[in-house]
Amino acid sequence: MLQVKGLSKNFGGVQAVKDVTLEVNQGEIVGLIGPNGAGKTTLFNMISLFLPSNSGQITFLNEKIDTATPDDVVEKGLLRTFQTPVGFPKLSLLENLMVVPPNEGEGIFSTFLFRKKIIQREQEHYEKVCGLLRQFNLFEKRNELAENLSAAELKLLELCRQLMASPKIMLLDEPASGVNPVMLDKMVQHILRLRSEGMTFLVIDHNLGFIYRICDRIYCLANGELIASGTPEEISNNEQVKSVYLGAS
Ligand SMILES: Nc1ncnc2c1ncn2[C@@H]1O[C@H](COP(=O)(O)OP(=O)(O)OP(=O)(O)O)[C@@H](O)[C@H]1O
Repeated sequence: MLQVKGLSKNFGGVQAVKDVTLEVNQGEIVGLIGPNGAGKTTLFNMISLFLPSNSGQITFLNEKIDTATPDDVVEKGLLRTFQTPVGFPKLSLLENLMVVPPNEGEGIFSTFLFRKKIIQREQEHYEKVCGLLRQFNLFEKRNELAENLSAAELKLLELCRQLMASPKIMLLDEPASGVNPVMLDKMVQHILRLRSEGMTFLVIDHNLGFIYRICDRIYCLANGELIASGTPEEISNNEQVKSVYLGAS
């Protein structure tokens, strides 16, 4: 579904990502781990087209997307979350999810010309929002301001926001950070449920226990380079991974 081939990125003298090749197949949950500064976020930023690469290719659904814009890839179904959830803190959960992307919505004339159609579309949108809030156990809080949510609930709201755009693959940037153990179990269940419904994931996280629980395969980066890939069992037993990531030798 997603192929990255020979991707590199320099920031001045710093080579943040060096010749990285990886792939994510339909229906997989793939992890991306590595110590601080390994290049994980830079790689995510390039895959989601927030950052141009210096060399390499990105293919999504058999189409090269290297020269696309972030909006183009969202439209194709590639969405990402951020370490710090974005969204609108001063709006309620319902309002956060009712906000439509810039390529949707209606102009002033179409509001008069296609009134019935627009009302119907808004109703469908509202039902989708309520359905998602129920799935993620946030419905009771639908009228709360987003700024009053816990860190874990904010991560769930961020997932809902991305799901509103009906993604085919989701790139999750540290979904477990700041999430307490009880909520982490719920996060695991939500991700596994979404996968059972057909979603594909590429996930960065520093919480290895979480990564091992949810991932089918894992890539490990260090100093911008891929140093290992394999199943959770293979990665957890890999000596090179232990030495760079866990500081053991
Ligand atoms: N905009 C930038 N300008 C200059 N250097 C950068 C920039 N972004 C990242 N870097 C450098 O690139 C390297 C990789 O950083 P990156 O944030 O991708 O690592 P990471 O694996 O995501 O780290 P962390 O787990 O701490 O978030 C680091 O040396 C970082 O200092």
